[in-house]
Amino acid sequence: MAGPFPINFLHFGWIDAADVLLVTVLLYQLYKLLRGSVALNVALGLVSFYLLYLVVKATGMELLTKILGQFMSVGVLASIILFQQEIRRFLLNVGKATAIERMRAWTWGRPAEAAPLAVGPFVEAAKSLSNKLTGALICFTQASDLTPFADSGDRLDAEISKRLLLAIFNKTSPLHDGAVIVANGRLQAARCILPVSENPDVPASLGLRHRAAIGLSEITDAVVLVVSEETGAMSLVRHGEVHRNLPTGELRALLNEWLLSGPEQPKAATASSAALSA
Ligand SMILES: Nc1ncnc2c1ncn2[C@@H]1O[C@H](COP(=O)(O)OP(=O)(O)OP(=O)(O)O)[C@@H](O)[C@H]1O
Repeated sequence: MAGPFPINFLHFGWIDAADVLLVTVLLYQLYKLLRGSVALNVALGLVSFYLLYLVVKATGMELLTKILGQFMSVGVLASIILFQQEIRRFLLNVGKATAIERMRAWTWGRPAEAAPLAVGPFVEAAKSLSNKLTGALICFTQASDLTPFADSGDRLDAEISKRLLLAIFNKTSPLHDGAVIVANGRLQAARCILPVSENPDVPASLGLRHRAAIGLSEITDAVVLVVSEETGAMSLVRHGEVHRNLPTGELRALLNEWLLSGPEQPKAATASSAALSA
């Protein structure tokens, strides 16, 4: 059966068009996932090897074809090992932050019905922790489900209060290490482990705490509040962008704006907040 675009000896049907489209979408998603990380360079290296293999094979260089062929045959396995983290992130994205989740939210778990989160206790606690140079990491759930990260820590399911936040992040508290996750208007869990960003553009001045906040915001739409233990600086992280050294008023305003507006794309950083690259 002739397809919609018959090119002499080629039959390019609708299925082929869909095939090409899906591969394009898949490659784009892959690029988005790897962008900014060292894994992108590794992937480009592997693609270069594959292209070289195709050229060598086409020109009929038998010995080199055999050697590169051996390399290619273990390529899939090697890629799985090399890209372990990226594959995990990809699958997590597919399962947790795709249209399926949005559909679920629209059908039986509509977040719009939840009361807006009062940011006061978080801002007040952050200010107090900042004054005492006590580090903190607080993740606000948006559309992406943060349950897998909450499961890595200790479940709380506690009412939100400034005093409880101060108690958790107190340096002598057994819960102070790791992140607190907020979901459904409750402190869902503490001591949670977040994925650390591998973006080489993250300034060296930012420690692991900030890298963990960036890492989570790269693979989910969570908003993350960070208080630096070194400088006491309060920052907000969303979509992989850090808005650093926020004064209390701006922290409150941005939190209110982002948590009320939901999982939208970020607006440009405001004048006093420096984005990651600044
Ligand atoms: N992957 C992670 N997930 C959750 N929390 C983390 C993670 N990595 C680090 N942290 C938190 O950050 C704390 C220590 O990180 P680090 O010593 O690099 O911070 P820091 O030097 O104070 O840097 P920053 O300026 O980012 O606060 C840990 O005690 C832990 O609470």
